[in-house]
Amino acid sequence: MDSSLFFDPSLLKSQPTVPLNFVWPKECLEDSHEELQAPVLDLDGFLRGDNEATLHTANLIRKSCLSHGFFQVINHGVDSALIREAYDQMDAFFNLPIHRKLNALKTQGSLWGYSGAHADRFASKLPWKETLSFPFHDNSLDPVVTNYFHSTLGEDFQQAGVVFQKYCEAMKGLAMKVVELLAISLGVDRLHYKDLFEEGCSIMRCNYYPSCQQPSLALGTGPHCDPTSVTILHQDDVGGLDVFVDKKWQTVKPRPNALVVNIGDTFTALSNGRYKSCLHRAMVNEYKDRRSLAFFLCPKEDKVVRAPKDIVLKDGTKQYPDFTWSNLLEFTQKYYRADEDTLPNFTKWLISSKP
Ligand SMILES: C=C1C[C@]23C[C@H]1CC[C@H]2[C@]1(C)CCC[C@@](C)(C(=O)O)[C@H]1[C@@H]3C(=O)O
Ligand SMILES: O=C(O)CCC(=O)C(=O)O
Ligand SMILES: [Fe+2]
Repeated sequence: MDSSLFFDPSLLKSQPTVPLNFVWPKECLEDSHEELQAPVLDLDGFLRGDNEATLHTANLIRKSCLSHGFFQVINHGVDSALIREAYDQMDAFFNLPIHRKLNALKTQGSLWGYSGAHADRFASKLPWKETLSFPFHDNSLDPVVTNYFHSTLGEDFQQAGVVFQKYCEAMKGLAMKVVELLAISLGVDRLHYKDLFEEGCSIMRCNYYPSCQQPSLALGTGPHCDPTSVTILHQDDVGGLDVFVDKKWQTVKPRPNALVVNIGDTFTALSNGRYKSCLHRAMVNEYKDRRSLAFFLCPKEDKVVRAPKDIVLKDGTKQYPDFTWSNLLEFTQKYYRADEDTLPNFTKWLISSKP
C-alpha cells in the first residue's frame, strides 16, 4: 500500500507551512488567556464510603456540571504506574513507521483503529493529530482490548494489549463511580444509571498531537462537545486542552496526578438538559508533541436514553426525545461531524427520520 497516499503528520511537520486543509477558521483559533476554574475533587472520602465526603463531592460536581461540565479528580484510585505504562505503549505505537501503523488503519464506517487526521472522513478543517481507537466492554471474560491489539497489531503489541486492557478496566470502574456521584448530585438513586452503562461498549482513544510548524493556524482537535456520556481524560504535561466558558477559551492546566472528567451530550440528555456538555478543543504547539488518553463511557447501545422521571417532573418539560446511543453514534459517524450543535441537530434528525 502506498503510504504517501495517507496523511503522515511526521512527514507534514517537516514542511514549511501546514496544508490549507489543516487551517481552521479564525473564530476557532482565538487564544485562551485564563485557566478554567474546574474544581479538583479528591475522591478518597467518597471511594472509602464516607457519606459526608460523598455529599460534599456531589455538591461540587453539581456546581461544575450546571456551569460547564468539566472537573478534575485526584485520589481516583487509578495507579499512576499504569497511566505511565499506557503512555509508553502509546508512544511505541505512534513512533512506528507509517506502513506499520497502517496495519491498524481504521476502515470506513468503523470507529476502531488508526487514523491520521481523519483524512479519510473530512476534506477540510483536518485535526492535526493521529488517533488509535479501540472498544472496551466487560460483558464477557474475554480480554477484549488484549484481543484487539493481538488481532490488529500482532505479537509485537501483546504487552500493549495487556496494559490497555488493565487501563480500560480501571477507567470503566472509575467512570461507573463518577456516574454514581452524578446520580447523587442530581438527587436520584445513586444506582439509577448503573444498568444503562454496565454492559455498554465504551471507546478508548489515544490522541497523538505532533508539534506543528504553524500552531496558530492548526488545531489538534477542533471545537466540539463529546457526543458520549462521560469522558475521563489524562493529558500529558504539555497543555493544550481548552474549554469555551463565558464566551472565551479557558485552559485546563495539566495536573499529572489528576484525571479530567467532562459531561458529554448523552449525559446532558440523561440530566434532562441540566448538565452542560461543553465545547472544548485541543491546541497544538511548535515544539512539543502532545498526547492524551481519552476514555468515553457509552451506554449499552440499544438501551433507551431518557432522563429520570423525577427530574422531568420537577423540570416540568422533557427536553429530549428518547433515543439510543447507537442512534447518536450512527448520526456522528455517518451524517454529522460532532461539534457544539450535535445534540439539537441529532434530535431534529431523529424526529424527522421516525416513521
Ligand atoms: C463517539 C465519538 C466520536 C468522536 C470520538 C467519540 C467521542 C468524541 C468524538 C470526537 C473526538 C469529537 C470531535 C470530532 C471527532 C471527529 C474527532 O476529532 O475525532 C470525534 C470522534 C469521531 O467521530 O471519531
Ligand atoms: O486531547 C485533549 O486534550 C482533548 C481531546 C478530546 O476532546 C477528544 O478526544 O474528545
Ligand atoms: Fe472531546
